[in-house]
Amino acid sequence: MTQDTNETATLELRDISRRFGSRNVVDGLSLRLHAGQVTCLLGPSGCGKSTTLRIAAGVDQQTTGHVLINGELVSGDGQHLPPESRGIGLMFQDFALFPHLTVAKNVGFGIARDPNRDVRVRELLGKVGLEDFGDKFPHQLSGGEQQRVALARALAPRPAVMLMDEPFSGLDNRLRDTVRDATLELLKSEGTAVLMVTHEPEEAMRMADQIALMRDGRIVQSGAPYNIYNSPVDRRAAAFFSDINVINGQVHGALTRTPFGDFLTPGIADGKDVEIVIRPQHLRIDFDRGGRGPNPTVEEGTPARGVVERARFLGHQSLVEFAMDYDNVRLHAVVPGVFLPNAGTPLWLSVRRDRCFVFVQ
Ligand SMILES: Nc1ncnc2c1ncn2[C@@H]1O[C@H](COP(=O)(O)OP(=O)(O)OP(=O)(O)O)[C@@H](O)[C@H]1O
Repeated sequence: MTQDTNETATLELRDISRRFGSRNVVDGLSLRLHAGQVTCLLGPSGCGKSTTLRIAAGVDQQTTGHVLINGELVSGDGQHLPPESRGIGLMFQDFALFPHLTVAKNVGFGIARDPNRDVRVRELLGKVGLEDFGDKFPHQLSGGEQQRVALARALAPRPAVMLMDEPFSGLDNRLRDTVRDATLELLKSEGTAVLMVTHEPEEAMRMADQIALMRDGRIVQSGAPYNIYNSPVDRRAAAFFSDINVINGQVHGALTRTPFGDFLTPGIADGKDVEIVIRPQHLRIDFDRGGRGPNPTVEEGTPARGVVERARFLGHQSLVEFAMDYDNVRLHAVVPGVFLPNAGTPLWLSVRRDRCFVFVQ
């Protein structure tokens, strides 16, 4: 976590489990959210993200554990406040607006008795770039505009916590990036604590201050996107964010042999099998000069020779697949721009040691 854990969290999930039948679909999950911070629950389908969000919202109830908002218990120990009494905003994939109400009335719906309602509605419509849309009806709006109205409506009562489940998945790709950016800007300007569910790593990296990576009902790693991407806890965490290369090896005397020379693998017992994981974009390609490659360096170890098996053009980058000279290892590299060597071309690969992850199997 990036924040001081002594500070009262805006939303705290404390050791939450949710059992369906004999299975814990959420299993001892704890999470703390702070004002102005966007946390993404990220993970594969079925890992328990939506169930966690529903428990935070109060539309589902945990089997064990506690939910606190601003330090106050809202669910647990026999208590269970309904969603409307929790001071939360909700936004789901299906963000249905009221079709018979104008945009302004939709946004003002949750603050009907607020004397400053009209000012607040105007302020929010301005913030989502729809100041002239107040008198329109939902069916006169595009999908992206409707999404922005739904966001304004959810934020109108100034909820301490905003809970969002795949809020952009109904939008087409072209719209999604702009709507995401506008949403993020608005959430930040309102200072709300946000918990957002997504199964898309790129979306989480784009939106989150903190990513909580889930698997089988548990958070396996949480932290800033940069840290999660660059220091994954295991091979599966690394593979969730990009395609990866895996080199299998065995530790002998604190060293593991690889195509790139011996890797220092201290602290791992002799004879242990390890996986060395390299992201394809971290492999550097050099030309073969009469059977020789670049010189070894401390940073990168020994370059490894391989022969191109296949090269594919992917638009803004190319994917080159290699059969390495070493031990039938196959590696693939992603290089920016158009670089499409012919099959059979010998080339040299290097990788910075600090870009490689070593995991005990
Ligand atoms: N009411 C229920 N009764 C029984 N099983 C349920 C119920 N709700 C969810 N589940 C199961 O719990 C697991 C977690 O579901 P959940 O919707 O939380 O996953 P998710 O990570 O949000 O997945 P997705 O990204 O596909 O929405 C799934 O296997 C699902 O089938």
